[in-house]
Amino acid sequence: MNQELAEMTLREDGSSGEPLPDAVPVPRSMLPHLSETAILLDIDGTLLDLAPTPREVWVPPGLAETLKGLLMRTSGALALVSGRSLNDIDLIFAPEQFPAVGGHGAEMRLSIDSEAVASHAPPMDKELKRRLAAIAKLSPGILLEDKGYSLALHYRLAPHAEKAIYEAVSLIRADLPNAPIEVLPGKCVCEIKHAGFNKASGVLELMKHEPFKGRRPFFIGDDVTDETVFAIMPDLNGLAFSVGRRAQGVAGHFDEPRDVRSWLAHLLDDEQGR
Ligand SMILES: O=P(O)(O)OC[C@H]1O[C@H](O[C@H]2O[C@H](CO)[C@@H](O)[C@H](O)[C@H]2O)[C@H](O)[C@@H](O)[C@@H]1O
Repeated sequence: MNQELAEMTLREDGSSGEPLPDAVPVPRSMLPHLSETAILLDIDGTLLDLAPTPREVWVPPGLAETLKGLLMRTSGALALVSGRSLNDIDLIFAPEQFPAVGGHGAEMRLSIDSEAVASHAPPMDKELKRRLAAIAKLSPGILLEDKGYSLALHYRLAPHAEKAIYEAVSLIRADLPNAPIEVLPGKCVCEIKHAGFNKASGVLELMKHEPFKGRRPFFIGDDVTDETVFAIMPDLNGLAFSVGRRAQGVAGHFDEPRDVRSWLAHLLDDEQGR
């Protein structure tokens, strides 16, 4: 077990009687550390249950309030870290807004009342985008998500098309070997984005600024794209937790997004009960 994590009490603090996932610090043991902690949370598959399409995700009652409460208790050091654009994140959580790293590190907002302070995302070349977008015509059910600086081809409704999508993307890349792009495999999605940033670069940037600066990050994520953040946690003296599977390099894992939500609610309850 991670030595740092071992310093926190593991499993069962007994306050609610609910079992907690293995190897996740019990909320009460984090209380003394909240003023030194930055809570960083992935969205899809971590905070929210996966849905058939990106538009169908649903924020369960109480979650936005929990996040707002923890944002307050950490003096603003809570941020969403997502592949979604900031606009999309705001639509999902409307009317609430949260500090966030969006678009896999392309965009960042440090506080709820500030504008995005960094955009490392040049718009994707139009011709390239047109060619990538045409891949959606390979099969009914492939959904195109255009984030401006990246393009996602979703095949959750057309799982048989996965191989054809990746092959078509490879052909386009072979045609353009010098294009500064990378392919991100996500959950039933193939995303093509500019190669100059990722979630880890976004988090490193975020952690340079107040109120995040100098705090110990506590990151929860579920996807392949979150692995870049898992990997930098030791450099930031942070802790990473995965969802659904025990990813490499994490200190523990949650089984499902609802366990993450209940853990966060628990953390806030305990803090308020102090
Ligand atoms: O970094 P995240 O916050 O986890 O965002 C990753 C991608 O999430 C969205 O797609 C995924 O969630 C959809 C809704 O559950 C699901 O239908 C899809 O299959 C998943 O890939 C979002 O649409 C992407 O832009 C994000 O990159």
